[in-house]
Parts: sequence; structure tokens; C-alpha cells
Amino acid sequence: MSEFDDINKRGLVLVGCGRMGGAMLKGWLARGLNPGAVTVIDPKLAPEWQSAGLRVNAPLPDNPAVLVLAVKPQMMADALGEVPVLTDTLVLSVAAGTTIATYEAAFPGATIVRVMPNTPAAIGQGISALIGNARATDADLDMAEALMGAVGRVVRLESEDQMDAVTGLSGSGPAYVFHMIEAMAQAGQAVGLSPELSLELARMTVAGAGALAVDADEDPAILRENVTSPGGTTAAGLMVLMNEEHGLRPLMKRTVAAATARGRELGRDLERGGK
Ligand SMILES: NC(=O)C1=CN([C@@H]2O[C@H](COP(=O)(O)OP(=O)(O)OC[C@H]3O[C@@H](n4cnc5c(N)ncnc54)[C@H](O)[C@@H]3O)[C@@H](O)[C@H]2O)C=CC1
Ligand SMILES: O=C(O)[C@@H]1CCC=N1
Repeated sequence: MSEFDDINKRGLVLVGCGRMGGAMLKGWLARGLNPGAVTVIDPKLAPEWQSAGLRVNAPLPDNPAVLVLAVKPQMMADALGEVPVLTDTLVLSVAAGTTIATYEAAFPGATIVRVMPNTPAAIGQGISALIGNARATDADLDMAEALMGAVGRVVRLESEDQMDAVTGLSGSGPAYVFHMIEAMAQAGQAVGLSPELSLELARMTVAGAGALAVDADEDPAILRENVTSPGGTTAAGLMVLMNEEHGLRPLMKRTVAAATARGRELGRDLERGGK
């Protein structure tokens, strides 16, 4: 028994196989999804996927287990127009902002699960938050959780209202961390290191600290204190980074708030535009 048994039998349709759809597909294939069970609909599919044994822009199976929608929110109306009404198929969307109500208008009576994943799903290290519509049963949510659980951790939300904040934090979050690596590497260069050495040190420091933060029993504040000798180098650095007015905390607060607000705005625009 694997989480993919039913999907391997009935099929999975992936509409949009770009950065996020591709990251999830990579993770699912690595964990036992049969490529022949996947129908990818994407007019501009990247060449790397053309010879992966997938059914590419082929007719949809009659009764697929799951329809995964992974196009940009602004392209969703077009994409929904291309998909026939599927009665017994779990509709799973990963699009930012796009609300369950938007999908219910497009697929009346369907079971919908809205998910916010992130791109570390490609290496099985994602975090996804999900919530279903009123029709979604425990079995539907279990199936969605199994699918997303194959590419990382999963949390269930209590209310769809939380989804824009989740998007602003963990959906967009990998970009913040990649920028942190860029910024640390540039700062290393500014104090005299070569670009290659600086990037290697920054990348492995973020990777190692992230892994330790997940693995350790202590919370991040304690792990930070463990690095910080009184009167030492870290204390000097943190005096700058933890400045209450100009440091990382107020900056991150504004960053996540801006991303969250943009998610809300996208949702409002799409609901106004209908399907
Ligand atoms: N990139 C990320 O880190 C994350 C993205 N998302 C969500 O995933 C969705 C996709 O984002 P990305 O993968 O970043 O975008 P992307 O632009 O990399 O991929 C979108 C794909 O959809 C295809 N497409 C466009 N119109 C289509 C249509 N009518 N039918 C079928 N395919 C069509 C494009 O050719 C492209 O390959 C968005 O809704 C985004 O909000 C969610 C979490 C994280
Ligand atoms: O930037 C975006 O809108 C998408 C949603 C979360 C990450 N990327």
C-alpha cells in the first residue's frame, strides 16, 4: 500500500507544470507516483518534462483521482475553462489568493481542497497548509494530506482566512531565505572573502542552521543564545540585526504583511472577475 495506489489507478491531472507544479511533481515521482498515471496540461511545458513518461497535453482520463491546479492566479480563469466538469475528482489548488468560492463557481458540487505548498517540496522538504470546502470529507482531506505529505510536512488550517497569511509566511518564505543567503554572501565579500567562498559559507550556514532548528529540542531563541558568547562576535553582529527599529524583526513583519496583503488583493480581484 502506498499513498499513490488510488492515484496510480485512476490518474492525476496537473494543470500548470511550472516552478510549483514541477516541484511537487518531482517530489511525487521520486516517491512512487507512476509517470504514466500523470496527465500534464501545460502549453509551455519545460523540455525537461517532455521525456519523463508523462501524458503531455493528452485527453484527460474519465475519472481521475485528483485534479491539481498550479497555474498563476491570473491564468486560473483560462485554465478552469479548459477542464471539463469532473464529478468524482478531488480538486486541489495551490494558487495564491484564489479562494474556494472561485473554484466552487467553476466546479459546482465538487470537492475542493485549497493548499499552500512551497518549492522545497521538490526535495521532500516542503511545508503545506490545507483546508477543504464544506463537501470535503475526512477521507478527501486524508488524500490531500497524503499527497502533500509525500513532499514534506502538512498542517491543516481551521479557517480559509488563514491562507493569505500562510502564503505570506511559508509560501513566499523560501524566497526570503534565499535572499538572506544572497545578502550574507554579499556581506562576506564586503569584509574581504571571495565570491565563491562567501556563497559557500552563507549557503551552508543557512542550510545547517535550518536543519538544526528542525532537529533540536530547543526553540530558535535558545539556539541563537547558544551561538552568542557574552562580549563576543555574535553579540556584536546581533546588536545590528536585532535593532528594534531597523533590524530584521520589523523588516520581516513588514515583508510578511505585504505578501499577505497581496494574497488578499489577488483573491478579491479574482472573485470579482468570476471564473
Ligand atoms: N512558485 C512558488 O514558490 C509557489 C507558487 N504557488 C502557486 O503556484 C501557482 C503557479 O506558480 P508558479 O509555478 O510559480 O508559476 P509558473 O509560471 O512557474 O508556472 C505556471 C505554469 O502554468 C502554465 N500555464 C499557463 N496558462 C495555462 C493554462 N491555461 N493551462 C495550463 N497551464 C498553463 C505555464 O506555462 C507555466 O508552466 C501560482 O498560482 C502560485 O500562486 C504556491 C506556492 C509557492
Ligand atoms: O509569489 C507568489 O505569488 C507565489 C505564491 C507563494 C509563492 N509564490
